Amino acid sequence: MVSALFDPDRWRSIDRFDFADITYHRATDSGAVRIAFDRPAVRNAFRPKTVDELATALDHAKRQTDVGCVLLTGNGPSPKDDGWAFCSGGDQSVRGGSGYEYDGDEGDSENTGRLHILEVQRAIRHLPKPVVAVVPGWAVGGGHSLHVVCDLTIASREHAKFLQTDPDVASFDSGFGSAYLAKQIGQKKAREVFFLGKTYDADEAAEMGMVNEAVPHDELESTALDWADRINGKSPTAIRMLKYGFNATDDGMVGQQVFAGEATRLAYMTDEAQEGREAFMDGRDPEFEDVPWYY
Ligand SMILES: CC(C)(COP(=O)(O)OP(=O)(O)OC[C@H]1O[C@@H](n2cnc3c(N)ncnc32)[C@H](O)[C@@H]1OP(=O)(O)O)[C@@H](O)C(=O)NCCC(=O)NCCSC(=O)CCC(=O)c1ccccc1C(=O)O
Repeated sequence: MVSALFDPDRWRSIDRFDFADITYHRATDSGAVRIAFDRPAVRNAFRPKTVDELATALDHAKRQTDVGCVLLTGNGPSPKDDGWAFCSGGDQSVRGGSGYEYDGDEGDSENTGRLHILEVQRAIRHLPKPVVAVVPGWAVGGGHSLHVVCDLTIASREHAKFLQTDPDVASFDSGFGSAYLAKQIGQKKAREVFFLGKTYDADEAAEMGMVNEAVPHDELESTALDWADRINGKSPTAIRMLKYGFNATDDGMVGQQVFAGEATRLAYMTDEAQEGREAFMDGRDPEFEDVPWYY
C-alpha cells in the first residue's frame, strides 16, 4: 500500500526511477503527477537522499508537456503509531556539523553537510506549472516551508497540523519559509509562527491565509485531483505566465528573468522573430516594415 489515502485506480507508478524515500505516480485520467514523501515512521522527515529524489522527480515532472499540475504530499499513516505527516523537515538524526549528511557513500562527492532542500524550494518556485501541497498531517520546520513555497495548499481537517520548530533546533529559513510566509499571512502572524512556535490546525491555517482549503481527511486526495483537473482545463500559457507574474514582484531580478524568458519564448513564436532569425541565416538585413508597432 502506497498510502491509506492513495487510490490505486487513479494512479500508475512511474517506474523509470528507483526511489527509496519518495513515491512518484502519474494520474491515469488527468495531467497530474503525485510526488509523496515516503518515510512515515519519522513523520516524513527528509534526508539528503530524499532531497535528491525530490529534485529528480520535480525535474521529470517539469519536462512532461502533458502534465499541468504537481501534487506534493506525504504517505501515511506511520506504521508505528498511525500518525499522519506531510513532512517534518530535515531529519535531525543525520544532521552533522555543516548540514544534513548522506549515509555512507550515497553522495556523489565529499560527504559535506547538505542544505539542498533550498534548491528544491527554488525548483517548486520556478516550476512552469502549479505545485499543490496536499497536507494529510504534520507540516513542520522545513516541511512547513515547503508548503509555504507551493502555489496552493489543501489540508486534512482532522489531521493536518502546522508548526514551525526551526528556532527550537537552531535552524532558520529566513527566505521563503518566513519572509514569503509573511506575504501570505502578514508580518505579525508570521513572526508569531516562528517566535512562539504554536501549532495550528487546518481551519486556523486557512483562516490565516496560508492554506487554501481544509477538507475532510478521506476526501483530501480526491479533492486535490479535482483541483488538478481544474488547472488542466485552463490555458497552459496563461497559468505559466500568471505563476511567474505572481512570483516576479518578490523574486527581484531572477523573477524578472524567469518572466522575461517566457515572454521571449512567446516572441520566438511570431513571424517577426522568424524573420529576424532567417535574415541572419540568409546574411541580409531583416525586414520588419510589415510588423505593426502594437499599442
Ligand atoms: C513533527 C512532530 C511535531 C510530531 O510530533 P509527534 O506526533 O508527537 O511524533 P513524534 O513521536 O515526535 O515523532 C514520531 C517519530 O518521528 C521522528 N521524527 C519526527 N520528526 C523528525 C525529524 N525532523 N527528524 C528525525 N526524526 C523525526 C521522532 O523522532 C519519532 O521517532 P521514534 O523513533 O518513533 O521516537 C515532532 O516529531 C517534531 O517536532 N519533530 C521535529 C521537527 C523539527 O524540528 N524539524 C526540523 C526543523 S529544521 C529543518 O527542517 C531544516 C530544513 C533545512 O534543511 C533548511 C536548511 C537551511 C535553511 C532553512 C532550512 C529550512 O528550515 O527549511
